[in-house]
Amino acid sequence: MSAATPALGQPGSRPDSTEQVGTPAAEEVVPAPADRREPGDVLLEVRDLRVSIPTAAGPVHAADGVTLTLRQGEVLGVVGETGSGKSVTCRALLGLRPTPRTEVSGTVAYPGLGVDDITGLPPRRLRRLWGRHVAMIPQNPMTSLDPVRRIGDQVAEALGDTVHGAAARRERVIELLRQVGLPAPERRLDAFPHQFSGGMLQRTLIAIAIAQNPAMLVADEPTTALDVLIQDQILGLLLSLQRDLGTSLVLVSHDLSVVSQVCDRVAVMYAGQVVELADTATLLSSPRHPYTRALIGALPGAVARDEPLRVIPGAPPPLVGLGPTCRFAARCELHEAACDEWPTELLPVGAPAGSPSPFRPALRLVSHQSRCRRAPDLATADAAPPTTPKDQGEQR
Ligand SMILES: Nc1ncnc2c1ncn2[C@@H]1O[C@H](COP(=O)(O)OP(=O)(O)OP(=O)(O)O)[C@@H](O)[C@H]1O
Repeated sequence: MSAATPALGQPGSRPDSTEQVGTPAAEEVVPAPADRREPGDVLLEVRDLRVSIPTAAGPVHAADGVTLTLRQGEVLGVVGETGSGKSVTCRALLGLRPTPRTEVSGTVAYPGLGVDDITGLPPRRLRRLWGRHVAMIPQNPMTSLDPVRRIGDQVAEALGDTVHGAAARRERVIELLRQVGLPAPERRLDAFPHQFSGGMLQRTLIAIAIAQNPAMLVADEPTTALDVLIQDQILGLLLSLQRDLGTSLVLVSHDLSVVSQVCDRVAVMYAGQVVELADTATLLSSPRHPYTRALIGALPGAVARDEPLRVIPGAPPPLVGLGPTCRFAARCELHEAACDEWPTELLPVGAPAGSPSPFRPALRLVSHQSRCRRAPDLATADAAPPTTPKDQGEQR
């Protein structure tokens, strides 16, 4: 987002990549009221999402056939190395595209809100969804607020028409700022962004995102720009708000240890594709894609204290002109010649569809899925999980 761009979630927000082309869909975005949410119902359904960004080197396929669902009240982690397509994919969930000429296909629908496919909708229609029903917490709090407008005004704008009357709006802004842990919020209303620390700015952006109690929050690396101590506080805040408000959360991170501590399910992305999708405990204890195994092996807890951290050798391929076969092949320990003939597809492995979440029994989860041809061969015992989310319930 640019320096003068309000965070997505405000009715008037215009993030730098929201300008869209395409034919407006016939239907209006008229979501159902938030109080009709039922925990465990499908909120978001993404089918074969493809996002191609035209560049001089050819179209960059930043999302290439992404299919996933998000339940009401669920926390889904999206994890992968830099450039794997996490941000582009997650922004597409809100109808955002990186450039006006970017092509988007597939469907992104919100059955839980009564909203059909949003991929063809222009910003003026998407704006009815933003803030009220879905909101985004951006990567960099330092550049996401308008530097010349007071904090109180920016949070008040995010209320839209949900609160009427100057006094009531002021009260609600104070309440929101208190809810996100800003000390003495009544004294902060007249402050400008440059008077806030990074952590305070991120708290403000979270207040803006939750102002209308949306059904879904997308948090794109919400702690990356902050120092380590503050990172934990912000993550803890996000999760306690998610739990208290019953919001669904998509948490984007390159850090599997962060994601594995707080998410119900994890989608692992590699080179524009989801290569593995599973509930967190299953993913950590029996990963069925060699890339996931490599990510787990690279976690700090996977090696003894005096050993150097493991890295995944090689680098992801550029996302231009890739074929249908495995994109991880060049870096894969288990690669064999037959993999080069096998078009990959995200297929069920392991537990049957509908396994209950170990952390939230109300959530019926889709099956464990992997794109690896050798998924059935990956012995569970090979992958000793370096961390377990056993304390997840208490942490949240
Ligand atoms: N505006 C753009 N123009 C051209 N290519 C782009 C643009 N935005 C993103 N890309 C490309 O799309 C691919 C996916 O980018 P994306 O930002 O989604 O990755 P990511 O996994 O979120 O990475 P990071 O963790 O670094 O944010 C990358 O190859 C990136 O270079």
